[in-house]
Amino acid sequence: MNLPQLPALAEPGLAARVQHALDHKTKPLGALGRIEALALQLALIQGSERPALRQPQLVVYAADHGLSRRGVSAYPREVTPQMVVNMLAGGAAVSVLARHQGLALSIADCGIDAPLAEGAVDLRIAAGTADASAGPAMSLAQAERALHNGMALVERLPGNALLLGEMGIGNTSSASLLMQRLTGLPLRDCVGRGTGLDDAGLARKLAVLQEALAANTGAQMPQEIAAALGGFEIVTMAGSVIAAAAQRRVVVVDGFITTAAVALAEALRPGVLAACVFAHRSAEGPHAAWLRQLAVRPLLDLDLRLGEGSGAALAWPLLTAACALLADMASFESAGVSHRDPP
Ligand SMILES: Cc1cc2ncn([C@H]3O[C@H](COP(=O)(O)O)[C@@H](O)[C@H]3O)c2cc1C
Ligand SMILES: O=C(O)c1cccnc1
Repeated sequence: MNLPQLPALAEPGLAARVQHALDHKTKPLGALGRIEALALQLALIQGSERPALRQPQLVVYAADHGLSRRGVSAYPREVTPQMVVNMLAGGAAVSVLARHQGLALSIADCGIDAPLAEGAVDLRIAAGTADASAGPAMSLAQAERALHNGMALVERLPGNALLLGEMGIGNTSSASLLMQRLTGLPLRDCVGRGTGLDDAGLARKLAVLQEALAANTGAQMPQEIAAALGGFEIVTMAGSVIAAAAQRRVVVVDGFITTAAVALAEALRPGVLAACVFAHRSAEGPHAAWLRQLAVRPLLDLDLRLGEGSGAALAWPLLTAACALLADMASFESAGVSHRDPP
């Protein structure tokens, strides 16, 4: 499968020039804290001393999961198409937040077990994946198509920022399986309560996911792991992350499930992580450990456990603020404010 090359790293002087500009803004050295690091990251992603965000696109990647027939979620499978209709009608959390933040919202049907909803983008692979506890969730050819669909979708979208969202009952299970295989951590440390399983539900989920790992030991290469354990929405999203990073777009990562797509993309095309801003630490138990393993620090920690791209939308104003501060704040020189040069 042909994956695009990532852009060359920004020329070495750029980071130094941006840091110099930040250090000479009218504030105590470093006083804007992690917003300064964010401004620097955005500059490096865009290869520009004046990063600017245009026409941000929030995409909700939606699909159904064979595993959702095995009692791994607190909610029934039909909720996936029902929530997609709700998102398109403007009533879901992500619909409200996208409107509130001025984000263009698209819903991509990557393989929901219901007819295509009016207004959704048709990236359907099949009506839900197969049951991963009995073998691969999808064929290698399906995984390739999903990656291709995700890349092609980004090509068609305007702007230079992609905010990741998802909808798919059962997709915390797929994300947990991917986490186990991509990090090597024990499965129990990769599994959480998702939509709100009680203790008995969590034990059942863990047992089903153990079966899924045992049924897919043959999968070794990243693309095989994607096919064996992925959901259509997660693999499609991974394709979009790779294309976005290749085009120097900023990728805003939401919670646990979008982290799975980004980790998969990083396994397929090492280096994409540099283009990713992690919006928040989800309350889904294993998310914190996965973020640590990826050596990334999320912007927010609000006990969100919704998905949909809700955390990405909530973090968005921090990115635009970082660009505005870098572009518009006066320097000590221009404002005539006394200072000592940083050591
Ligand atoms: C009404 C409703 C709206 C949602 N919006 C996002 N999710 C989130 O919950 C699901 C993952 O959790 P699990 O693996 O436990 O099924 C995904 O659809 C995710 O986007 C929702 C879930 C529900 C029930
Ligand atoms: O963090 C997430 O993405 C998440 C957590 C629980 C349920 N749905 C999504």
